[in-house]
Amino acid sequence: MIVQKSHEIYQSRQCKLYIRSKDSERIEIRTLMSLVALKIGCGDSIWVSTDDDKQFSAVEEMVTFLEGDFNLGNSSALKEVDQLLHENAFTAEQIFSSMANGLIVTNQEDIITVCNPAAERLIGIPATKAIGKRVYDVVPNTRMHIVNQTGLGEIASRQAINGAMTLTNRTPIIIDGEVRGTTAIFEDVSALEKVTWEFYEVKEMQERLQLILETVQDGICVLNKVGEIIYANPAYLKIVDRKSAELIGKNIREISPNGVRNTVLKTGKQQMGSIVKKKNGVTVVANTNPIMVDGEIAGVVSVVKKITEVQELMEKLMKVSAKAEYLEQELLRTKKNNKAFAHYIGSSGKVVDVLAMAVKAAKSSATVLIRGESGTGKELIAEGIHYASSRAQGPFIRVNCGAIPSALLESELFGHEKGAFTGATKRKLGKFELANNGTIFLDEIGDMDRNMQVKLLRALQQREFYRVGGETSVKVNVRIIAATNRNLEEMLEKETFRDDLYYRLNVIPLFLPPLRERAQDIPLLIEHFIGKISNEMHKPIKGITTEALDVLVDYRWPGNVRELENIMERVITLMDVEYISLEHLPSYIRGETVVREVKRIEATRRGAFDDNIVLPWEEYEKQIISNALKKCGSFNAAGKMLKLTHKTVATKAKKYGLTKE
Ligand SMILES: Nc1ncnc2c1ncn2[C@@H]1O[C@H](COP(=O)(O)OP(=O)(O)OP(=O)(O)O)[C@@H](O)[C@H]1O
Repeated sequence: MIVQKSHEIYQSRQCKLYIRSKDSERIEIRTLMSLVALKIGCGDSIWVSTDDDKQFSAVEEMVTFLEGDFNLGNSSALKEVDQLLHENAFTAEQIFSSMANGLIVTNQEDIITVCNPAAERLIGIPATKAIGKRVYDVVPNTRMHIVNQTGLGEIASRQAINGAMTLTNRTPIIIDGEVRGTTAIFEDVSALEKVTWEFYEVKEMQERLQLILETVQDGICVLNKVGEIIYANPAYLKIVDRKSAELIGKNIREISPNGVRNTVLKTGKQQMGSIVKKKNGVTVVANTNPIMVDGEIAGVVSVVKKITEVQELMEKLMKVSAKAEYLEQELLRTKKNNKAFAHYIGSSGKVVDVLAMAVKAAKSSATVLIRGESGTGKELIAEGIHYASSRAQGPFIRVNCGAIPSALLESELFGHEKGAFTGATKRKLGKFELANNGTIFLDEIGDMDRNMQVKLLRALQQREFYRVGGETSVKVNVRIIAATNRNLEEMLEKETFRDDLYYRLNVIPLFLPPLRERAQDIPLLIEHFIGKISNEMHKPIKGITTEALDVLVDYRWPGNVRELENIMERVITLMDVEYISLEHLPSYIRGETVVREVKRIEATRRGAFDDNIVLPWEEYEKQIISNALKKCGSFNAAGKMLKLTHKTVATKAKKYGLTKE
């Protein structure tokens, strides 16, 4: 009746009337559906309005109508119609509300007249707010207004609404051949899209894994929970020399009941590094793991590698780790000066001779035997020869033959095979192999026992050797430098050193002078060590006083340069002034100087001239005058003997406090 009345007013006055409840947008009264959607109950207030100010009487007419009794002719028939309409409207309303899909209906002017709860959720706006609005102002990406214009429906088009993906059917409402509005039904397919996406991802992952399994070098075999082989990759088939069809479907409990895989299937415990001999005779290392799903054994996967490959890898690894060890040693071995002998300090004649000889030795590849007391720099010279030689790019490997127990020396020099002796758990390369294309420095060679001397001699003569426990000989290209502080010649006589080895080593002998024989190098060495040590310790030491230097030059240095270096280190560590002076020196060094001074005075008193002691001229003069006076008893006679005038003798005697007696 209200819709009917509104139509009448529109036709007679051309005036659109709107109605709204307390919370809703206003809607035009002319459609029954939108009126029902307002859900106006008995006793609610409603507002009637129009856009045209001049038509206020039309509003009044409608209000009067609404406030009136709706008194129409055949009231019972009308009541029935009303009841029917009411029921139908509510039935439709309930159907819309219970639809899982969103539903929006628009009229000819694209204004929303129906918006069910599923559509409300999708667009995020309550129906009361959406109804009465233009659809394109409320629904993102809508095409309902286009369908309204064209009258052509659109089926299953994808439409994104507020982050959800929908499949939308848009259908025009055609009455009497005219488009009167549009319905849109939205099906939210976001969950489905997600599942589809996940499915694609899983599929892609599966393909990738398949590709990996097919291309890896390791053999992979998978069993299901009852022990049937369900997969074997090409590498596995190659290792065991079988075809896929021969294996797939076979049950491990039957074909290998005592094998590792069956054990893992039974126990659920992984077994790593098992050595397994396959039926075709190939030995493999197998890592076998249970596949656990929800705490239950769902199968077994076994990864195998041919043992020969593992051995090859181990060998490579050993070589690399031995090389790394060597490089580490080299790195620690100070930042090397390019000038090979620059670290060997000295300018005395003996040092110059030694260096000239060492430079010549570096030019050849002959064996060098360096001799000299402990601490004279034998290792420095050996290093110098290596770095000045054509092998400078190769390794320099030092072996202290005296420090290694003779039982271990052979394996240290020549290496050993796995299992050569208890504890030889892997193959080890010896120093000779590490020194390949470089130099090996056999320090303290005089301390090597005779048994080992024989083995070394054999290696030197044949230029090849066997690793301990090895059966194939190893050839290397190594230059040998040996050194000792022992008296080898004496050892030859006592037969503690083999003469054949001695001659083999003593091709170029080099004798390093002890420090006491090159005392003039001491100031140079002190300067060198002050610079080096103070730099290392970050201490600003400027030098040494003359008295302290004199004492150090006078000392006899039984420990040679090593002792000097140690003393400088000790002194610099303990001092906290800029100059090293007498009191910083160890008392035993100062003590020795005092003892010498006493000896000198005593010798002078005895009238003895010591070749090793050079004194000031006056000391000798005093001694000569004193001797002459003792012998002759008078200035005159002494003068004649010394070919001096008696006056000169008397003046000098007075100067030195000597008397005629
Ligand atoms: N002429 C030198 N110039 C500088 N430093 C030297 C000199 N001689 C020896 N040294 C230093 O003295 C220390 C001992 O030298 P090195 O180890 O070469 O002696 P060595 O003769 O091989 O001793 P050993 O017989 O005890 O093995 C090293 O720190 C070395 O740098």
